[in-house]
Amino acid sequence: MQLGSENRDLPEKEQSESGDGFLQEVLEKLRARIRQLNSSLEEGAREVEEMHEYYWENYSEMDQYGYENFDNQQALFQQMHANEEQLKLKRRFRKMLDSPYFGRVDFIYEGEEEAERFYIGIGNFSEKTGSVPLIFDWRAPVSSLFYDYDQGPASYQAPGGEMSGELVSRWQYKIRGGKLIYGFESDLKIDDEILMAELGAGGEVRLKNIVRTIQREQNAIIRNTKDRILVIQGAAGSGKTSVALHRIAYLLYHNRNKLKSSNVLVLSPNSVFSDYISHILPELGEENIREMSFDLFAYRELRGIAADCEDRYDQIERCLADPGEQENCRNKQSEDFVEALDYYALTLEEELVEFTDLSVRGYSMDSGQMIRLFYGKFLDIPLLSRMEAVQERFVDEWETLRGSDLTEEELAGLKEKFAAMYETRDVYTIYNRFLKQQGMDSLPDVPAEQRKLRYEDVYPVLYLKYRLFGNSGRKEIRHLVVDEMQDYSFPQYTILDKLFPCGMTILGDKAQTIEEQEQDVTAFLPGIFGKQMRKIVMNKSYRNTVEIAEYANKAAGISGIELVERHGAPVEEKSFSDREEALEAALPWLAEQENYETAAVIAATEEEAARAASWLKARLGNSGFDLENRFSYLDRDSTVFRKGVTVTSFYLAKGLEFDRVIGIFDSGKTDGLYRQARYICATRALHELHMYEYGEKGEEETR
Ligand SMILES: Nc1ncnc2c1ncn2[C@@H]1O[C@H](COP(=O)(O)OP(=O)(O)OP(=O)(O)O)[C@@H](O)[C@H]1O
Repeated sequence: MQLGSENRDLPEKEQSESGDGFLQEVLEKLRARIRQLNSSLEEGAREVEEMHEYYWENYSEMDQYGYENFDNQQALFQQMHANEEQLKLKRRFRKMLDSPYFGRVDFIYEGEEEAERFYIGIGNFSEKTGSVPLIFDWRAPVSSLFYDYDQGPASYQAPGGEMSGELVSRWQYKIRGGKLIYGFESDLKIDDEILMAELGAGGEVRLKNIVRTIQREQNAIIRNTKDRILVIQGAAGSGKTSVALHRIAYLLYHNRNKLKSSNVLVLSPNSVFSDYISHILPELGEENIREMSFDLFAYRELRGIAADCEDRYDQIERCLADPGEQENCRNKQSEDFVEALDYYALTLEEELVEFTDLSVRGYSMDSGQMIRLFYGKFLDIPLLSRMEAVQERFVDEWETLRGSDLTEEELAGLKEKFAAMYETRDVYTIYNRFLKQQGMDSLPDVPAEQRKLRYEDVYPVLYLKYRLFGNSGRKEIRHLVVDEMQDYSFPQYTILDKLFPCGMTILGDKAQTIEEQEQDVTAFLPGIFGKQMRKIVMNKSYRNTVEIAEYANKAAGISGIELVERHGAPVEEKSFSDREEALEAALPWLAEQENYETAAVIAATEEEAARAASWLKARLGNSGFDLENRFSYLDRDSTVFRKGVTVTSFYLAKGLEFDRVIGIFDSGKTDGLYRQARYICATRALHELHMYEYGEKGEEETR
């Protein structure tokens, strides 16, 4: 069977039952709905214009209390909202004109005799609002039959309970430009071929949506609403990011009233990655969710404690240059370190405060009273915010007794006196004392404007700040997505737990840790999140050809990964005497642009990537390569992912994928972190991988 073939090549039965008649009917009805929407949008725009006109003509005569003005504004907002909703609907229907559905299930409900047909597409479509859908959204309850069952007994969870019956047949369609390319009654073999065709297809630059071929184990994650915190440990290329985004689309669809896209936040590793995934939710008919770099958030929160913080990427570069650095970094991210910090914070309860009697215009509070409040009634308030509560109590009592308010100056003076009962409120100083107590190197004792925190100190200091001052939490966020979970540390998760008391999808791969030792965060996450967390392992890898996946797993000593039987060229491994020679060998692979949509040259460090980029740019430029549109050097400040050639370091290539990858590494550098670099580089390749080494082999290799 040729999946890419035109309709005329299909076997007779499949063509006749492929729904072509239905397709024409749906297309006609879609066009009619779009026409209706167009006229109601025009009407809506006219209404808004008239409301504006009415306002400007009459606003001087509106009632003095503003009621009429308020009513007008409300009506205007409602109309604008209605217009916006219709516009969204129109966009969806236009998209559906291209490909209205991709699947179908014929299902006999228990107790019935005739099968009902359900066509499944990117969104719901019915002839009129409120009438039975002709096409069901892939997220609708009945659509789960398509992903979860083959012919035979089947059931799905409807809002009113479980619906059981028999799945009589299941169909897969490919429709493009409103034309049926194929329609097959599917079975496991056909499903596999369709998946293979999807995986083997080129032409996509950024991450694809996978609605047509969501696999059973992926569907279980996407549709999981039971567990508050879902942690997915998935092999490289197992579809973690894809699944997380489809899960968000699913949650948005099913909790329309409670969850808006603005309530969902993704912690993303960098701006290029955000760009790389940014089209998926709009493609699935949802608005884009918010994204944030945890590091930028932390740096903002630490303003006032330190003027600057080291970038995560500088820390990686430091560890690449000196592997010994990793030990120190790791210690400060450990559970033991946070426990010690917690214990230290407890000892501060006694050490940091000295109470003195206070009086203002004849009213006084003695230290005994303060101590009772401080260590009694207000004990739950974090230490460095607690004195404010005592102060407020003082002010309340004073004002109640006197029946008047304290003056601004008196309040300011009082605030100063209460604050002075702390020996210090400077978190940097307190953290430094802690480091000394632990026998660790302390931070430079300099004023706030000259302080720069090393990356490994950023989150312990932020943790200490929240421990001592408290934090207000991010209540507006109702679902948090953490991608590349292995790159977040124990203190970071402890902070996330405090900031986001909401649902979470946490995903990553311990094998892709940017450290010489792999970090399995799932070992400590249950200790932080408790019983509401569920861990799921995804061991099937979809991205790479068998040749590439086997090469990468062997080099990294990884076993037990299930692969999709998709084959390609063998991995090309070569050694060169120097970097230029290796780059020279890479040139022809980059020059033949017709054979790839995206290609990457990946190095270990930022400096190596920058040097490779300028060398390649000069050489490709000389041969007439379209540098402006098809060549990018990605560094930490880059914001967009583009087609063509990308040159970058392994840690910025994380999460991305390319048709063709050329890894260029110094053969003398083979320790832990460099091994990780090679693994991450190799697993970025979809179809073709070239691993080039240059220079003398390192001592351990030549011995
Ligand atoms: N069910 C599926 N159908 C089609 N393609 C899929 C499916 N699942 C995953 N893929 C493809 O596999 C590739 C890897 O997916 P994705 O980037 O989501 O994986 P990942 O686990 O986040 O990878 P990594 O951790 O290595 O960055 C993508 O090209 C994606 O489209």
